[in-house]
Amino acid sequence: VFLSQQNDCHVSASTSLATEERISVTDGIEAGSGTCTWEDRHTCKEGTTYQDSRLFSMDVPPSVSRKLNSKFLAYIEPDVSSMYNETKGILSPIETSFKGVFAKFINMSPKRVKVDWEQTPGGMRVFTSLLDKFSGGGTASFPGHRFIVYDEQTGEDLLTWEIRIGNSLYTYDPYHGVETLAEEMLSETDMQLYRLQLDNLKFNDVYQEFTGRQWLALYGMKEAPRYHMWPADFFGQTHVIESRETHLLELPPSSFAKVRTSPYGSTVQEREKLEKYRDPNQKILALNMTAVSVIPRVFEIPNFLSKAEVDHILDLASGIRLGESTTGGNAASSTKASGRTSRNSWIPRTHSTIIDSIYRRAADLLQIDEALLRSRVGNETNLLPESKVAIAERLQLVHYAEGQQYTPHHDFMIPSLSKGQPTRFATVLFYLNEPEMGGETSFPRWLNGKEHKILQVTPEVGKAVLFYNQLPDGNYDERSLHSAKAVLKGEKWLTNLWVWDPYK
Ligand SMILES: O=C(O)CCC(=O)C(=O)O
Ligand SMILES: [Fe+2]
Repeated sequence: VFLSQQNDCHVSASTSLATEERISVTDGIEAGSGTCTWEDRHTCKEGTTYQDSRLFSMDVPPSVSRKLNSKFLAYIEPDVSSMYNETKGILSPIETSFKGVFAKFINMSPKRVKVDWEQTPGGMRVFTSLLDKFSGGGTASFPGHRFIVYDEQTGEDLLTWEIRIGNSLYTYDPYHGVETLAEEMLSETDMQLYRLQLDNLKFNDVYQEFTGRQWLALYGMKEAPRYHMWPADFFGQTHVIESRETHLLELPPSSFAKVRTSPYGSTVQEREKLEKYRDPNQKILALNMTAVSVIPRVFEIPNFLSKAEVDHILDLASGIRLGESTTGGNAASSTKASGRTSRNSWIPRTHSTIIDSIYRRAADLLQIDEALLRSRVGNETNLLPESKVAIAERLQLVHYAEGQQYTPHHDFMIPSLSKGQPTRFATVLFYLNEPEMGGETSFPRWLNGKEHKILQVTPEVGKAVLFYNQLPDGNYDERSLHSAKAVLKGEKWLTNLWVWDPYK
């Protein structure tokens, strides 16, 4: 049966976050009455919805929640033994020797400040972020790294942060958390922003105590992801995903393959024309997705793209001039990527019916309505009333020559104070070739119970990798840190898709 988003009970209405107590934390997992499991999602009792099994109800004291909800569904990492289907307590969590952290910078002053990375004490300074008043920013960093905060206008140095193991939160607060002091100095609107950040830090204390992780998002503004997240309960867990977008076996003539589709997706006629190039032996495409990591959630999907589809993208690549890669980011933090030596370009979904078809298959993979991955007309779907803009980016096409790499980074960014706090939610990588040596995608902060090595995923033609940059509770996943290892021999071609939450 083709899984369609509209009919499924797993579509989580997480907009009313934690308004009711649905789960209680006892010794183990006690599913609340309003929930059903992923396996039973098609037969959920009336009035129940699928909810991630790792969400637990956390009390937020009134001093922190102010007028917001006093209940929060927090993500708790599974026990490592359960990641191997072993009895609880047999294995203990192993961290790799990689000590990099995400450093979130928080400006709790009414001035715009800049942040420089100081390469050596007193030495070269490299600009990293511009922080608006009462706003955040951030970057992947290492313990011992030093960052200098300075006044944007006067250039006066204000503070130095030294990154410490296990700490991701770095604040510049001229009022030292004393509300009465801030009240004397700030206007009423600025005071509201100051309180927002102050409450967020207090929320972090509660969250960290409850989950063992720091809260990198913004409490009261960032809610749980509204889109489906596949469970990864144990290594090797598989999900079979069915898609009507079967493999193209043969490439249509280039005149046809070049026809652009509209921003609203391909037409029925355009799609019909593609049918005769598809694999006649596939009625439905069954994609086998396997969990290769539980923390963070990383999945491999072999043969996601057919050879013909890979060729279509590579053909395209030969006609595009790739530019020097930059890291994405909000205007405030966008810089030329120092850790990134690859070259890249962008392919819009409208490029061809074939690319449109790949987006539809990706929508099935993610269990997100394909209409959300493009512009929409009228009320085509009621899932995202706030916006008609695609939640997916154009495909990023990346080329790594021998020696090139992309050092460890996160795909999420700290949003400005904008409503809904949109940022990247899921990343799907598609490998287009196989370097002779090197070029693996690595996850150096994964947690497991058996090995000290970092997780490495080897490129294979047509294979896709899905990972989430956010946790089921809306926090950013620090452990989604990843890198492209240097290509040691040969070259590497990759394309990837980024999907945002809650909108872009
Ligand atoms: O090339 C890879 O394996 C990963 C690429 C990546 O992480 C990115 O482009 O953000
Ligand atoms: Fe990335």
